[in-house]
Amino acid sequence: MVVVGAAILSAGRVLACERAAPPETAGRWEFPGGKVEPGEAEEDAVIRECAEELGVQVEVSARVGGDVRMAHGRAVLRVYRARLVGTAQPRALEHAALRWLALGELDSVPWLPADRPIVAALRPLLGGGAG
Ligand SMILES: Nc1nc2c([nH]c(=O)n2[C@H]2C[C@H](O)[C@@H](COP(=O)(O)OP(=O)(O)OP(=O)(O)O)O2)c(=O)[nH]1
Repeated sequence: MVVVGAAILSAGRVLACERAAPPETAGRWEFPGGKVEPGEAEEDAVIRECAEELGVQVEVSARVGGDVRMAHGRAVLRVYRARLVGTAQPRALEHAALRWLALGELDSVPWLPADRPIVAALRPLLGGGAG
């Protein structure tokens, strides 16, 4: 099973999202995303999840970081770089909170463990006004 996430970059910041559920992961921070559906392209899953979770349209580009095998072993996390299309701003439709993090703020939230290597791979993309 593949879980995709979106590293949405805007003005040198990345969007981080606080999980609201389930209890085991609530309060941990992640990239918006979710499970790829059967027959669905990964990029399309990123676009769908951003619409469902944030109410925004995104344009998806390159991968950020490599495949991350998740704790339970049956799933892999793949994160894609994305940017907002249009003027709508992300809203926490399913998350407890949203935060735009600059380079120096990346460690200010408790990320899900699988996201750590992705966050490390993001560093070179932030700070230079990336978006
Ligand atoms: N969306 C997302 N999930 C992540 C990240 N890192 C990480 O370990 N996960 C885990 C948490 C969940 O166990 C799983 C994704 O499940 P999910 O609940 O977001 O997926 P979904 O939106 O398709 O949800 P559902 O339809 O099954 O309820 O992957 C991340 O950065 N983003």
